[in-house]
Amino acid sequence: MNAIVNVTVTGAAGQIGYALLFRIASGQLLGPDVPVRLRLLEIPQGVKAAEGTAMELDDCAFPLLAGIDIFDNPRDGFDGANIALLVGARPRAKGMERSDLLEANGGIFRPQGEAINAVAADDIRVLVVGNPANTNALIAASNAPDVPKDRFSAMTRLDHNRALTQVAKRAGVAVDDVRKLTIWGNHSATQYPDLFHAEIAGQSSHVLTEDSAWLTEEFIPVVATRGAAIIAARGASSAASAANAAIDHVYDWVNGTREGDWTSAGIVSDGSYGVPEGLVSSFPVVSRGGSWEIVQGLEIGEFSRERIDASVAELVEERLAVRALGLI
Ligand SMILES: NC(=O)C1=CN([C@@H]2O[C@H](COP(=O)(O)OP(=O)(O)OC[C@H]3O[C@@H](n4cnc5c(N)ncnc54)[C@H](O)[C@@H]3O)[C@@H](O)[C@H]2O)C=CC1
Ligand SMILES: O=C([O-])CC(=O)C(=O)O
Repeated sequence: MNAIVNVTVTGAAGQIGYALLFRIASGQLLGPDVPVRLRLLEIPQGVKAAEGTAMELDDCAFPLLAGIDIFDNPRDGFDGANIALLVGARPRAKGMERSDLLEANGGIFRPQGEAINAVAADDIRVLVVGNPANTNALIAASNAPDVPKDRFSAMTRLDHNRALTQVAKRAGVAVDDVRKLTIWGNHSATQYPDLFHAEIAGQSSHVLTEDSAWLTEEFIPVVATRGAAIIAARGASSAASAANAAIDHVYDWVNGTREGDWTSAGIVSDGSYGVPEGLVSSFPVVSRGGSWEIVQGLEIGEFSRERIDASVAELVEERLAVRALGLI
């Protein structure tokens, strides 16, 4: 049996938390032979509901679940954490953009970054889900100076998965036949889902990229505004699909992405593709040996360049805003 991995989940009593915890405990986050100990972090008002979820987790008798502890402060919650899923934050309501949450949520990620810096395990890997995810990841990373920057990531896997399905439906192929698609930039309405390097059942995607009406009026806006469409339909923001994307993200990070493909993740930019160093932006990435690497050498045409630049400009604005708030 492998060593037990400590997984801290913040916002454990929330919607995403409820969809996520059972999948982690059943082995889907790290693999079927990796035991996990859950550390649930909530605000004091959320602790009772988290206790209820913990009772249900117990009642599943998951063989891989080595224990559950519940905390209401980050110093205890992140103590010894190997993996941290930062989900706990306010979701947006109808009519809001995710950046409208910056003031309400940004303040959560500074003390959490500080606590991760102080008490997490040396191999800590952090995925930020709470919105606005990219800039919250920037805040957490900036407040954890002793943790290598490449251990922080923001979730754009949900956007990536949404794009896979839109392409598969349009092309009439299975989702698994769509490869090398990229989400660039911010997890916001400015994100750019890029099909120019995608492969569909081993073929180039030019049939789709040449259909400019579908590309610009349907595919890109449908993917980029899917979160709002779900809020409009469900009356609450996506939860099970978000939890699923978090599972996919961490599983690939730890176990490696499949050969001949890549995925998308928000990571701290090293300046690749003209994205200013230090911003947390979504890139095409592979994971090797437990680290994300940006896929290099892709040709970026004018159509893509404009859209990447627009989303990155929004990230620059968000960075300025959190600087002004004193969060970084
Ligand atoms: N990156 C992505 O693709 C997605 C991100 N999200 C974001 O995920 C976040 C959570 O969404 P839901 O679970 O639907 O919200 P929710 O409101 O159902 O749950 C949030 C939970 O976080 C807890 N919480 C608040 N502050 C906390 C803190 N400082 N420490 C620990 N826990 C804290 C709350 O008590 C609550 O239980 C939202 O910001 C939402 O916008 C949602 C879907 C996709
Ligand atoms: O749209 C929202 O506010 C929730 C979210 O991030 C998503 O579903 O992508």
